Amino acid sequence: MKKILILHTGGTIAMSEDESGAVAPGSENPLNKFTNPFADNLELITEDIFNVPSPHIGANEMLILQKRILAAEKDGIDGVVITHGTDTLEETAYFLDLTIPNSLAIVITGAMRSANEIGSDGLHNLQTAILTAANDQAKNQGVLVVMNDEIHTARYVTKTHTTNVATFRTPTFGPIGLISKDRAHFFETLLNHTIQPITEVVDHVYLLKAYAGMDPELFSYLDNPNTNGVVIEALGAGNLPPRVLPQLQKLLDLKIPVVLVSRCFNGIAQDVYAYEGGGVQLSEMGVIFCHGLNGQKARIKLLVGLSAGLDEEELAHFMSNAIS
Ligand SMILES: NC(=O)C[C@H](N)C(=O)O
Repeated sequence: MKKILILHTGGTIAMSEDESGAVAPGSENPLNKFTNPFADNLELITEDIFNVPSPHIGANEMLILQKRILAAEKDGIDGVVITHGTDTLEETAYFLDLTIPNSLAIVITGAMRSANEIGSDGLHNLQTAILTAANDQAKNQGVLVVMNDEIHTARYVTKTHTTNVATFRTPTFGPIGLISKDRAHFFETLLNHTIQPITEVVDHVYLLKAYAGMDPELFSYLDNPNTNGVVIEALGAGNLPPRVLPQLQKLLDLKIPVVLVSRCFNGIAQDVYAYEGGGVQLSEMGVIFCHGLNGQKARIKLLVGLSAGLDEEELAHFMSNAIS
């Protein structure tokens, strides 16, 4: 019989609505009402590792989860299901994806409606996440995100809607599988990538978003020896307003890695434009182009690369190669 470890971390899936419609964690976790529908085939082991909304989760909590999963693998667990708030779910999923070897199935899920709301999606998502984690094809796919009967990769999925149950989407590539009435179906496989087996995490890794007429003063806080790295969500194919270039140069002079992604929802940042502030100039200045990730995911990747102690060249390679 396969053993599936369920790690609850909190989020809307573990919350309820009061008479006024406000949603918050209660004295009892509603997920504890879940009874194993697959008792003939699967042993479920459940732990409340945290019970927090996902905006309270940061790299330290992600590292605790990573260590728990690595220990579970040694204990012969076949698959892990994590329940998590949806706001930062994609960041935790990608952190685990980058830091845990692929041998065991790891699936993260959550809910958009709390336990006592009409049409609550929590228990359904939990059940389908368990079905997915128990499927042999879930192994070697990296960490998976299962929500609303779709299977997405941690690498490319993102939360796209504030309230809709169909919020998790993979913009450029689409989901890699679906859940039907009683099973998970996979129709794509993921290219494997290098894992960074980190045991601690660095802090002071920042994310900035570019905008028309971006104010250079934003960079002045970053210009200090504590800053370990910066990701910028740049304009279009990967361009910045010329007025921020002197401040950007200061960060690069301090040898702070600066990684660029696009603020566009779809596509890949590239050094295409040769005008002032265009990608060609940014690339010549030493900005690292990160291909195909969104800003929050690129920040997690940079944090992992820095935590692994990669040197300048290794970090540039790690950040710029989509499958490294
Ligand atoms: N749907 C959710 O889970 C949102 C909630 N604010 C959280 O991330 O904890």
